[in-house]
Amino acid sequence: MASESQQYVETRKAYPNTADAYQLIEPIGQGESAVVYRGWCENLQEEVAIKIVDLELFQTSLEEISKEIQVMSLSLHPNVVPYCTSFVYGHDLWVVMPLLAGGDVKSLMDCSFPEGMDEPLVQYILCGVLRAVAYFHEHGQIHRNIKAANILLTVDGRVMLSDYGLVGWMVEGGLKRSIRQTFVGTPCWMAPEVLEQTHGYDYKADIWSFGITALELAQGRAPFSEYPPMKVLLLTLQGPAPSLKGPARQRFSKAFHDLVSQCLQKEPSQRPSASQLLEHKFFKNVKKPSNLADIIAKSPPLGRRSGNQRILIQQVLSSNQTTDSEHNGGGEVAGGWNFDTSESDFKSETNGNVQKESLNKNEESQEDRQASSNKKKEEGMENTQNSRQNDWIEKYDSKSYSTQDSASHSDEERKQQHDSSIIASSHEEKNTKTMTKKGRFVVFEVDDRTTSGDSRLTGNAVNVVDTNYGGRTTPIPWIEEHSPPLPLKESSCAQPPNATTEAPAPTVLVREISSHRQPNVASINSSHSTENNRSSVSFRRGRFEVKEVDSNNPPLPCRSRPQSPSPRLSTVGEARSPLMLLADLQNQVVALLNEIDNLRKENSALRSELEQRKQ
Ligand SMILES: Nc1ncnc2c1ncn2[C@@H]1O[C@H](COP(=O)(O)OP(=O)(O)OP(=O)(O)O)[C@@H](O)[C@H]1O
Repeated sequence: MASESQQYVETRKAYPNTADAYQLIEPIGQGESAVVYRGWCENLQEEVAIKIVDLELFQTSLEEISKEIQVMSLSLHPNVVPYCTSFVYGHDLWVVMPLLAGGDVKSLMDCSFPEGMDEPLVQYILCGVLRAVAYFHEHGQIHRNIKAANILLTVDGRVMLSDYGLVGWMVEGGLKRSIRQTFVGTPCWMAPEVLEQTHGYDYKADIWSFGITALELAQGRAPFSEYPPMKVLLLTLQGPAPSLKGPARQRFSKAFHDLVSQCLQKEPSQRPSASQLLEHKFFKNVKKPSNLADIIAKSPPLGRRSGNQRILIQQVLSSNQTTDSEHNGGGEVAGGWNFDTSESDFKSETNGNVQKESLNKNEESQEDRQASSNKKKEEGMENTQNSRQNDWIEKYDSKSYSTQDSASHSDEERKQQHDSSIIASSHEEKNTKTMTKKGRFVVFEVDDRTTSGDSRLTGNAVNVVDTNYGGRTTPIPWIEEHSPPLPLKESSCAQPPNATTEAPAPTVLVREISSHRQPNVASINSSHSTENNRSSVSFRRGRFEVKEVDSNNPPLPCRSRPQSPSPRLSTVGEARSPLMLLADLQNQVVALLNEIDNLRKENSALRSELEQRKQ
């Protein structure tokens, strides 16, 4: 294994880190925060995958992105998707990776194994995933997003784990953190302790997600995936651990059932570690199925797998929201979200005419972006893409605003998905003042005087309900809008072991930029790129430009970011009703709003200092 990793290091090439060095060919994947394109690197004459995260549209925090890049650039393992380079272009982050032409296991399963895979294939895929998980854990990381959609295959069937977006560092400042207390993950795959948030969680949360992924591969879908998020939460916390149901139960060996039940123990400490699981009898005599390459070859090409049809819907709606908020001017509040129901996207998304309008807007902005991001792109390719976009739009009725893979779900399920927001809405009905929809999140503005929140807060609380039960739960996507980026240095994971506090925050300049958009190309971190600039890193983030300052320049006072507030939850072991869980969530929201306030104050202080310096 070591020699294979070595081989990866040696074969790494110098990938260019400017957008015009790449052609975007077609979208091949959609995650919660990004669209992934098949791309062409002119210099290296090589196909690549380019993950494009619209930093404004998806409200992804710079901190999260920095972590992803950091983990990707340091991860070298035959079962972990390697990283080529990354850079910021305009308000997009581009992450360049090798193209894994076998695609993700979820879309392969949807096309070729809707009722689940057979045991030898499941065994082979899980073994590759487990090796990657063991590698992450050995290096002090929790993946936190293990699921079939994040397992990729090469064209000849090698298994690779991707999506480091949620990888959490267990080692910070050189010290191993024993537990984490962040609410991230994908509901169906999330361990009870992650959902509960009372004691935090550790590596064992990945073992739970791994067990759920085993069931997903065996039966074609994750347990509880047919339910809305709140029900998934309750079933996971209060129901028995999931197991293989229906006809799939008979198809699998005792060893498989034993593996799953070991992984899905509610008490995390009773779950085996990844390296212990590799010794499990289920993984004796693992072989790559001889027909795997054939199965991959016969499945639809990446751009045409069912899951990718949802990409345009997401783009159209998000574009509509951005355009609206730009035009609304003063209507922006709380990190750029529009809470004005009269102009609500939620409303407009249920209106077919407006949706068509949004398509036009999207086409314009797409064209603008394409034209500026890649001048070499051929006209024909763009037209093909636009006409494909039209085809896709026509396949969806006006209610299909969710990013859920509609092709793989029945009408009834889609209705249930839509209902999930209604269920959530009825829970909140008394307190709700306004609601709007952002992507697949329904946002309720709640009168905090009627909640159990912090009474010192005079503003309104915000609750966010994820309408996509297959998706990651991100309670407050804009929370880190004003956070400084992580220090993007490889050395950040090699702090002296006696460092007891968080690594000092980098010196940053934050400035508000005019609405006139200048493309701002900056390498975020590309340890293997040709135009690397380590001393100074700058980002565009909404209205702000964040710049890490060269140490030779006179530094502004370095302000460490306030610690995230600990979740304030009810007593351990207490039976919690849905309303109590909602109250818990609202408490967290209040705490997070306080943090936003602090960050805002910090920002304006920094800006005025900057102004003073300029004068
Ligand atoms: N290197 C690659 N080669 C081929 N396809 C890829 C590659 N990387 C990603 N994809 C496709 O894009 C999809 C989304 O990618 P990814 O999971 O990285 O996005 P994300 O926004 O981080 O997702 P998530 O919702 O899991 O956080 C994958 O499920 C896969 O289909």
